[in-house]
Amino acid sequence: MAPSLHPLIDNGITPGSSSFSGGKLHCRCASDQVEITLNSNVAHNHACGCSKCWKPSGSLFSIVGVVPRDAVSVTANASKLSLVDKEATIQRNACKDCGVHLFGRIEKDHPFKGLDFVHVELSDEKGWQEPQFAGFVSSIIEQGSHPKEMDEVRAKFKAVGLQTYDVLSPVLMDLISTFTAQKSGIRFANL
Ligand SMILES: N[C@@H](CCC(=O)N[C@@H](CSCO)C(=O)NCC(=O)O)C(=O)O
Ligand SMILES: [Zn+2]
Ligand SMILES: [Zn+2]
Repeated sequence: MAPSLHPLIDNGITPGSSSFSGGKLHCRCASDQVEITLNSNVAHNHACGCSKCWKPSGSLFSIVGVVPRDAVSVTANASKLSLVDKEATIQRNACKDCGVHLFGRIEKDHPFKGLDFVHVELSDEKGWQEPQFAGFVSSIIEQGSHPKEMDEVRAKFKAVGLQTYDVLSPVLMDLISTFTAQKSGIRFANL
């Protein structure tokens, strides 16, 4: 059987709602779940093939989007959270018991500082922004996917209407490069 990209992708994408304004995420513990309340929908939601983002078991990709960090609060069982890798740019807070990542925060100087990375499949609510693209696609090879399977993987994304990139989408890459240019002293008029 062909491997699953992700349950939110495999059978086609369900569009989100532009009027949806947030909800709760829960970890996958049977009891005493960590609960995160988001007062915002996500943006730039995407499939990510990198090795660091949390994926459901059996899936090749994560689905991850961003929300302003001010819109994120831990509303139950915060004591179960622990940092996966304190050296990483994105400080991913995972449940110590079930391993699910609840939110990833950037504390260092970075173009995405101020945004937290979250997985909307941890919510029971409907209306979250649907995935917009697939990023870090070639990175799945680093985790054992065969290089010869990549055409099939990219074709599957295409079949559900998603563009694939091996880093991030052009919009996000332009934001990163604009930040880097400004740090080096370049000033743009009319941004
Ligand atoms: N090939 C590497 C890529 C890892 C990577 O750079 N991941 C990105 C995307 S995460 C969500 O879009 C990133 O920004 N990482 C920063 C971090 O994880 O702290 C791999 O697969 O590991
Ligand atoms: Zn848990
Ligand atoms: Zn990732």
